Amino acid sequence: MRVLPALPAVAMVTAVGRKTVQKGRLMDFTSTVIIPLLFGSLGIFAVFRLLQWMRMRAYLQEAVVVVTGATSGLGKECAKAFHAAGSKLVLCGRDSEKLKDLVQELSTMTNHRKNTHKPHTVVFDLSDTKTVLNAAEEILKYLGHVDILINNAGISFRGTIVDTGLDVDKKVMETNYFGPIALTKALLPSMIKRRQGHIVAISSVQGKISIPFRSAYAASKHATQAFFDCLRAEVEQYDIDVTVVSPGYIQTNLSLNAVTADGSRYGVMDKNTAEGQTAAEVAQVVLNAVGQKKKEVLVAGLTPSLAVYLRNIFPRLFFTLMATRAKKERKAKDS
Ligand SMILES: NC(=O)C1=CN([C@@H]2O[C@H](COP(=O)(O)OP(=O)(O)OC[C@H]3O[C@@H](n4cnc5c(N)ncnc54)[C@H](OP(=O)(O)O)[C@@H]3O)[C@@H](O)[C@H]2O)C=CC1
Ligand SMILES: CCCCCCCCCCCCCCCC(=O)OCC(=O)COP(=O)(O)O
Repeated sequence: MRVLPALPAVAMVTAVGRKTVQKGRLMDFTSTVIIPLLFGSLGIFAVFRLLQWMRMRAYLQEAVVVVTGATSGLGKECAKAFHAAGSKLVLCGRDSEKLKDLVQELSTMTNHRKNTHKPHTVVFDLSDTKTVLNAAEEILKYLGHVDILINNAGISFRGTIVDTGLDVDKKVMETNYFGPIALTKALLPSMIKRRQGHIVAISSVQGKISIPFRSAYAASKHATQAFFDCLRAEVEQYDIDVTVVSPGYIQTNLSLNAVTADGSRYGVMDKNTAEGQTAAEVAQVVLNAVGQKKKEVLVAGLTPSLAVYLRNIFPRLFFTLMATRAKKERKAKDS
């Protein structure tokens, strides 16, 4: 009976002992299983990333890369990024003087660890299908094949649908959609024959959502997204990759060069464009996306990214926001 009062104390000591044993076992388990597993996984991940990086570098080094719209903005920065990675560039544009200046600029970019190449230049207008086809022929004749085609060139648009002539819609579609798909189709058979190639389409957040007063531009970018999504599915069987890049605002001349309802140049540097990401940053994303053979990338700030989700998850709310935006912009213009 005297033992009874001592029981809780014994139980407590036993529980403490059991807890200590459990804690000890847990520590043993942590030090013998969890920590090695964690470090092992981190090590494997680091090796995997390193191998991925090395494979990407090898892929870009010596690759024949065609960049359209290389005379300015994102195209120019892509040219610099791929040149620095050791790719053999074909720089495309409408202005041969600007292309020559770029070749000169690239020649001053030295990379002691990389073998860099003097780019080839091709002058053509994407809105003229004949010149596009001639350019593709010239590229294949001169370089034999194309590894990576970056369909970057494009123009934007500002205007109300009701005031815009069909010729303006056609001009934007010719430049942003028919030109790039003509070039792609012209180079595709040679890629299929080699069972190797990578086609990149620089689309836009506006290939996923439509905002008011950008009808022709948003339509051309939606068409781009759709075409290259179809292409990706069709050419995977030939080991050809397709990457669609959808940037938000980038600090380039895009808004300055935009066409308006009557076909004239908009000539305004928009606030959103001026405050966007730098073209060099986006070019680096393009380079990595190509190196990692990504199927698509959205490169945008928080609001445009949220807008894409909102459009898909709560379309009615998105449409209301766009209608409000349209009314506000119209009022601001009228006043
Ligand atoms: N800036 C932005 O905010 C965003 C841009 N984008 C996309 O990025 C891409 C590059 O535009 P960005 O660098 O911003 O704009 P820029 O105006 O700086 O560059 C556009 C390039 O396209 C070329 N181009 C235009 N029309 C034609 C044509 N008919 N034939 C051949 N080349 C042509 C221009 O050549 P030229 O020098 O002769 O005019 C120029 O090199 C475009 O597809 C654009 O839609 C996507 C999302 C956002
Ligand atoms: C839950 C909160 C949701 C917040 C979302 C609200 C929606 C607000 C609308 C935002 C519109 C973003 C548009 C982005 C457009 C864009 O990034 O376009 C890139 C371009 O191609 C630029 O070309 P442009 O000629 O239009 O300058």
